Amino acid sequence: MPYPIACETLAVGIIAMFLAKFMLLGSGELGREFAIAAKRLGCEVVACDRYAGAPAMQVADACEVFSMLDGAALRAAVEKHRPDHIVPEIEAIDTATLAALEGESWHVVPSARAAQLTMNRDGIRRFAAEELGLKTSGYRFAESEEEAVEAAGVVGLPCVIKPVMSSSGKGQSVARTIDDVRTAFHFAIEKMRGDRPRVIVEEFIRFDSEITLLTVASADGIHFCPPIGHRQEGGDYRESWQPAELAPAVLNDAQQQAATIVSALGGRGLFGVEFFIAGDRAIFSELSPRPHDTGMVTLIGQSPNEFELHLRAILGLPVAPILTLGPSASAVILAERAGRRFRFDGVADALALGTAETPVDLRLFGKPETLPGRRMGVALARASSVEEAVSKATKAANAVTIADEEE
Ligand SMILES: Nc1ncnc2c1ncn2[C@@H]1O[C@H](COP(=O)(O)OP(=O)(O)OP(=O)(O)O)[C@@H](O)[C@H]1O
Ligand SMILES: NCC(=O)N[C@@H]1O[C@H](COP(=O)([O-])[O-])[C@@H](O)[C@H]1O
Ligand SMILES: [Mg+2]
Repeated sequence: MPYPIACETLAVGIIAMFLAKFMLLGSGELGREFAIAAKRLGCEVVACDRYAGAPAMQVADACEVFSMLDGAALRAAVEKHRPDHIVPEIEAIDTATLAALEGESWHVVPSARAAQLTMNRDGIRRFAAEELGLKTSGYRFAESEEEAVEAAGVVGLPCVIKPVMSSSGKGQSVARTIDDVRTAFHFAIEKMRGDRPRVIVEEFIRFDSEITLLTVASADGIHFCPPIGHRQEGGDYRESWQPAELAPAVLNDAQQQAATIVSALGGRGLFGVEFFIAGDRAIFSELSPRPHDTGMVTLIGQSPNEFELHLRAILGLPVAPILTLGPSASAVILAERAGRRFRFDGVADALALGTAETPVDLRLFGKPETLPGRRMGVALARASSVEEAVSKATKAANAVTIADEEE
């Protein structure tokens, strides 16, 4: 419902009419695109993150800086801004506070339970495999080096070891020997987010490809976007493309599994459901109850894009038809070193790769600091085939370099 609100960022005395007020918990590149979509539909956005100047804060109406794991600060921000919708944007959030807020009738997207289950790999994996019977890799959990060795004995070598609380591949490694398992356990604990020293030890899947199936739970039921293929290095994505080529029976299987888990989690919004494709099997890996990084390809390949779909689903607005604009790809632009004074070179060269038939675009996220391997931007391309789109996007991403600025 529209309502009048005096906005601090507008001139004194002006009353704006907002469609709804969102609070983003996490304000990175994904939150920034969501905030842009929300602003385009006349919504108000409060962006929260652990550091000032985060990407979504630059396009929001207001911002708050605190750790999303600080429950008291989270509650204070909610009570101060009184959002209609609280939208988790990262995994590591004090979900006990989210659950308490939901109990007091605040709306958490898609639900506090979905945020709680997906924040920890043990939560979502046990829910998917043990409660819903989805196909997953073999797995065990471990809280000590010895337990990790024992777990590897059960799931077999090689295995993949990840902190239960982490994302974008942080703390993740593949162990090929028992010595590796010991090293991988300590690496995972060192890099984990949150305060639970626990890892998942997963059977290594020799997959043919992997996909993200963007699945929208909307007022009129479940909708699927064309599957997105992606390539990962060190647990973090490098290129994604849409549509991924899949046998109809495998796509249908993945869609059934995605519909099962999204319906069981409940709530409205867009989910990124990840699968490994091995032969004719779609093996469930994990799920984000929010837009997915590999889904940034929809910024050029699809309308509405994944951020607009999340927004529309939350607001109970129509999400279909979902138009596909042509074979598309995204490729990431990563920083090499840590720094606070830097500039992007080669932007003109990257954009010059675009033609009328094969448009090329960039998103530079505006993160205030570089770190080794930190994603600072993404190149987008559309072409007559996904191969050509990936090649164009990769060339555009490589054309952009991050140079140190003189002090
Ligand atoms: N059991 C496995 N077998 C083979 N490869 C795996 C396995 N688990 C993970 N990987 C590889 O590592 C990538 C990242 O794993 P996963 O999605 O679990 O990590 P993440 O930290 O949650 O990443 P993100 O937050 O980007 O989704 C996968 O996309 C896949 O390429
Ligand atoms: N796979 C999850 C993912 O892509 N999350 C995105 O990365 C940001 C954190 O970036 P940072 O670590 O560079 O601050 C998050 O805020 C979100 O937008
Ligand atoms: Mg993943």
